[in-house]
Amino acid sequence: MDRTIKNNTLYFDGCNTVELAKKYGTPLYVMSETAIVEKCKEIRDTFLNKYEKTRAAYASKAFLTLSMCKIIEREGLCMDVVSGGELYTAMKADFPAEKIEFNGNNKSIEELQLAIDYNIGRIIVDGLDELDLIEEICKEKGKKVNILYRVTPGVKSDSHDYIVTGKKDSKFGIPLDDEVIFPAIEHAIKSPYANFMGFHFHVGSQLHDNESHLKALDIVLKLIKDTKEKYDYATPELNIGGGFGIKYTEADHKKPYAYFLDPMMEKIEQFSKDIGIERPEIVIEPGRSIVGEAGITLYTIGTIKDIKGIRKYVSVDGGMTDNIRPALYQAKYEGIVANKAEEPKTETVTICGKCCESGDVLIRDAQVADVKRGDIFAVFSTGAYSYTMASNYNKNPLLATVLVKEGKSEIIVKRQSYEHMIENEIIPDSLK
Ligand SMILES: Cc1ncc(COP(=O)(O)O)c(C=O)c1O
Ligand SMILES: N[C@@H](CCCC[NH3+])C(=O)O
Repeated sequence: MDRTIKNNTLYFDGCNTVELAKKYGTPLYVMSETAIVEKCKEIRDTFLNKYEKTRAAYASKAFLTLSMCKIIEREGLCMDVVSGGELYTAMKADFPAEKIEFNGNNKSIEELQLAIDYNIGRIIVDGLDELDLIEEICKEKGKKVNILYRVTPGVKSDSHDYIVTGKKDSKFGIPLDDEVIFPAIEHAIKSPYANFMGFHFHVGSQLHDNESHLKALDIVLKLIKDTKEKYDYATPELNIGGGFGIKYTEADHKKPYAYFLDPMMEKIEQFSKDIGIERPEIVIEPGRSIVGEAGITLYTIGTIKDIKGIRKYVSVDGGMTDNIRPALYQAKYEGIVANKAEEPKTETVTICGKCCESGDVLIRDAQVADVKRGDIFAVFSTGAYSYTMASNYNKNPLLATVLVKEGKSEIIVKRQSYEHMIENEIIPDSLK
């Protein structure tokens, strides 16, 4: 367990969190290298090493820094990027190009050019005209790229509406209507500029049930069969996305990777035998499940407002700018007063941020020890989609990030300064 309690204090991956807050300041993201490595090991042990012809591409949108690229490379995973910026970060960390896969529903020409110039491993084509753009670029550059089609299998998944992606009414993926998908497949098979590797689907995020993965798989396996029958073309790869849920609160019953992947692999093996094709290489794209529980955020408690008989608001020095998820998805978190970790939780309070928004609430009705100004509050499971979704709202600077491992800490992202925040701003002559 990366979180332990000693001498009334919360420790994370062997580091005293109160000391971390003192040394690096708050608010502060703290990422446990041990926890990230353990998740990568689970993926290797229960998927990559268990089944041959498999890859895992870390969905870097969950948490991406240069150091994270180094960890992912060292742990033997590939990388999924969804923008020129994510691709650039991977390139700057010398992440091997052939291990990069590029997703996204509206890649720009410049982003596609960057990807093709860097000779990345796969482009996941997400819309009908994207292959035309890729072909134009490849023609000009005399290149050929590996592509997959992201399809929308039309299944619903049990998560917040903003993070489900596999239903038909979605901006992501190519719909599976015959008159749409088959001409697209024919185009890809015949393209002189693309190696058509197969299909990709991703049903949604933060899932604790394998039902939608399995339903989507059935639909896409049928597409593989149709492609084989219609064009005598066996697609060599299948990307089944990510979406594996984590534990934010006691209410989340998270499952191991094997719970999702074993039944899917069994289905795919059987299907391949049945239709007489070599089993395609299977790719997964986990993001949140690798980093989510590996991160905590440390805050200093400031103003406390007790509205008798109504609610006690405990304000921290960060909020929706460093974690938008409660405001955006009504996401639930748990936390603890890090310097009073063994004290009885006698109070019910609402932990809120410092932004000028009533919705800037991190945890509603948290059970906490008797809190005072200056205490350190730790919010758990903030490793995914906090840092990467942060903003400068109210001109709050972006946080520093510290990587911890077995009692040692190293800064991997410096705190943004006020000066850094305005460095791209210009006062035109007309206003001087
Ligand atoms: C295409 C694709 N792959 C992978 C992911 C990663 O999902 P998660 O972080 O839930 O594993 C997402 C995000 O939901 C996605 O859209
Ligand atoms: N940003 C989302 C997940 C990403 C969905 C991407 N398709 C979250 O914080 O839960």
